[in-house]
Amino acid sequence: MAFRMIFNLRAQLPKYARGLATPSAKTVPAVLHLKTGQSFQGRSFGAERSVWGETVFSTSITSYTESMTDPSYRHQILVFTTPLIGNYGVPNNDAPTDDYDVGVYLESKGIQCAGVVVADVAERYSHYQAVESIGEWCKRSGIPGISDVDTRAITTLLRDQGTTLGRLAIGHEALGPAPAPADYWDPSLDNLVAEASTTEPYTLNPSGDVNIAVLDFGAKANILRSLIRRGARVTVYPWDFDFNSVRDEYDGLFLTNGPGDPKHAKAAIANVRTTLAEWGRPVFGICMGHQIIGLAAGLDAYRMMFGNRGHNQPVLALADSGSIRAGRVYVTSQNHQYALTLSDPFPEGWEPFFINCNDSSVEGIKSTEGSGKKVWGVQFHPESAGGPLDTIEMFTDFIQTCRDDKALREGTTGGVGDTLADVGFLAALTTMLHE
Ligand SMILES: NC(=O)CC[C@H](N)C(=O)O
Repeated sequence: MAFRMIFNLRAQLPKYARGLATPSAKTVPAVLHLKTGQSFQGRSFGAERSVWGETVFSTSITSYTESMTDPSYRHQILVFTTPLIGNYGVPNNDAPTDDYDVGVYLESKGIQCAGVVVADVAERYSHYQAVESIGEWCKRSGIPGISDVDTRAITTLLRDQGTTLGRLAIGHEALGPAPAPADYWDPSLDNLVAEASTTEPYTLNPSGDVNIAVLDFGAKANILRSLIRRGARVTVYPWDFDFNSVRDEYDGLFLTNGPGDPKHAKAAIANVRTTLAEWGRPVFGICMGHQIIGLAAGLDAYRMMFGNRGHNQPVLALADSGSIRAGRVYVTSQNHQYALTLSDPFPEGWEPFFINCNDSSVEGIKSTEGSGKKVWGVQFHPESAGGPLDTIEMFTDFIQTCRDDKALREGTTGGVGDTLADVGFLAALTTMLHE
């Protein structure tokens, strides 16, 4: 039998520190097993159910609610490096009506990650919008959580050996042996985009003055909100919908984030390749959307060792475009495991747009001035939620380009729309910081 290392944080702590994470009345055992042979013993705080998943870490300090509802975390066991999680609870995310409800505050209607790993879970919470604790939320959502584990040790392992398949074993299973390596389920072998995407098209903000089509690979709600806030009418299509059959009804195309390996989304890559070759209107993609644009443009993509997840990733702009200035560093929100390959030369008509300041991975691509196209893709999340708003104006740039482009086609003047009224002082602040 393979040698396994078992870590028990509570037993390792000096006696006086063991009361820091107050045990609940009923302590259910939990263990995080990694396929590489390490096991971390702790206690359960969510649903009493065991799950498989890719074990990944996020360095975000706040916004556990937004991260946990981000569909790009599907089938991932999410380790928070921030030691105390849950102290501001969870808000009521339900909209007053059911009409295309994408959630009021969070990134989708419910928890998307497979499980959660934290050092210390706050059982008591305090926030004026909170209606339940993270433990209660996980329980009623069927999502397991483990606390009282050394997340520093887990993160160090994941950083050194890369994203690792895991089993979060809860209750009775936690008392038994670890799974055999061959038993671990690898979600990256499946097309997760098909699982996360809408199955039926739907329209939001029907009275908007620019008509934007969205290909949904597992959209974060704040992407849709960010388009709508700028005055767009937004029609969301399933990931494999052939946009080319309706493209001339639209002023722009948006490609969303989404879970898993972009190369599985073959139908989307083929459709977008046709769009890029034959259609001259603006296209903007974020994260998975950016990867699909890159693959359609002829770039390759690879699986990173541990990816980038957190709200503090610095990227350097390599080109001027709209609100973005070459030579400036923007702090960004990220959640990805795959990246486009930096090829030299870039495919004809394309250029690198951003590069990651930590690991030099490709953070953005754009069509060149000379290509006659208006296409942008960014690996990071300008819509944040959570994270900094450094690049939020890229949405304004995109919508305004769609509006100007439409006006040019129709022979009218573009206008500025009544776009930023409700983005308010944060947009003004972002603009000011960029001046
Ligand atoms: N947030 C995303 O869209 C992630 C894209 C892709 N699933 C990756 O992990 O790289």
